[in-house]
Amino acid sequence: MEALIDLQSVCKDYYLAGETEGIAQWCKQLIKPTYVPFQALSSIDFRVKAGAAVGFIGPNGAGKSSLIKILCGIQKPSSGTVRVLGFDPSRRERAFLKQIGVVFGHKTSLWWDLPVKISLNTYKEIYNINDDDYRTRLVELTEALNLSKVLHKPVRNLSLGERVKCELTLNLLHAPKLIFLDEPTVGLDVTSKYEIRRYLNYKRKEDNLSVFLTSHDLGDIESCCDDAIIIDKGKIRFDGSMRELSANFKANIKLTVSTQDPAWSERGLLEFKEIIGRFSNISVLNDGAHQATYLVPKASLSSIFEMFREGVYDLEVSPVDFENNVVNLFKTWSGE
Ligand SMILES: Nc1ncnc2c1ncn2[C@@H]1O[C@H](COP(=O)(O)OP(=O)(O)OP(=O)(O)O)[C@@H](O)[C@H]1O
Repeated sequence: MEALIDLQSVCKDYYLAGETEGIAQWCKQLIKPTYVPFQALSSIDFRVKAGAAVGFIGPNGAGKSSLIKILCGIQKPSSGTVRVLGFDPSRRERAFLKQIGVVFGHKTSLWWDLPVKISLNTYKEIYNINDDDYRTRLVELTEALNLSKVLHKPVRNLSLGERVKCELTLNLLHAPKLIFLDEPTVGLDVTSKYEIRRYLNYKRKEDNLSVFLTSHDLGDIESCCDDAIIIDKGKIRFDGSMRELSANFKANIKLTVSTQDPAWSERGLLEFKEIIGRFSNISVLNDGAHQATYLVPKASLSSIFEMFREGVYDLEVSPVDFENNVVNLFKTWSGE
């Protein structure tokens, strides 16, 4: 069976104007510009199957938006082959565009000065959605995302959360097979995030909607995705299931340290921090004056316990949450 998304050796180079120093160089650059290539994506390979929900994770500047733009045909790769739903996205064929939805959390496709409903009605015509489907889907989306009071307001008057939910509505009205979401919940309150996550999960179950989601809020990925792809500096570092990723993380635990004697608290903790600083494989999660938290490989735990006097410190061991594990991965890679 053909994969929903199939990428082979995809690279993306951007060309940046050469740096100039002084007015002479600046004038020269103006007349005869020179460009320096910068590789944002380096030989990306992966496949995604139909019905999957993939969380695309990476630090700032890792290449996530560049890849999403390639996948939905907004920009072309410099080399490599891209197939999405069997199409070459860069050709922007109508049959391809009718099967995808694209939401960029910090951009809008809605008409800024007009009521939301006008944009939705226009999309209905563009996508040739029949009256019954349009009505049914709109009622469902409006109820699920709590939008009944906002459809008649001009977009410029909407709150951020309302706008993003309207954006999602717009991109689901034509019942796409695959939706790309680039930072859909950035700046949203917990309720709006919850509504979006819940609706995406519902659509996955109900209509086998495939989801390709990038978010710095790892709660979105944990709530909606079965698979994860991690990218760093334009290279894929992990491609597998969320279960495999979490299994990798089980090798670490969280160690919370405080001193038992409040009078000695700060000095005692400083002593602890100084000693634990000698372990190279331990990351600091929280460096408080009265309590510190570390991410520690389980294998190092016993040597840590041996080094500290019993009865002086409170050492609490607990599982590390997903977000702290991912932060730790990024930290490790940034040091490579
Ligand atoms: N049009 C462009 N011209 C030059 N460089 C670009 C262009 N677009 C992106 N880049 C660079 O490519 C790299 C990847 O950018 P991209 O926007 O894909 O990252 P990202 O992972 O989406 O980051 P963020 O999480 O901050 O949104 C960055 O270093 C960025 O500066």
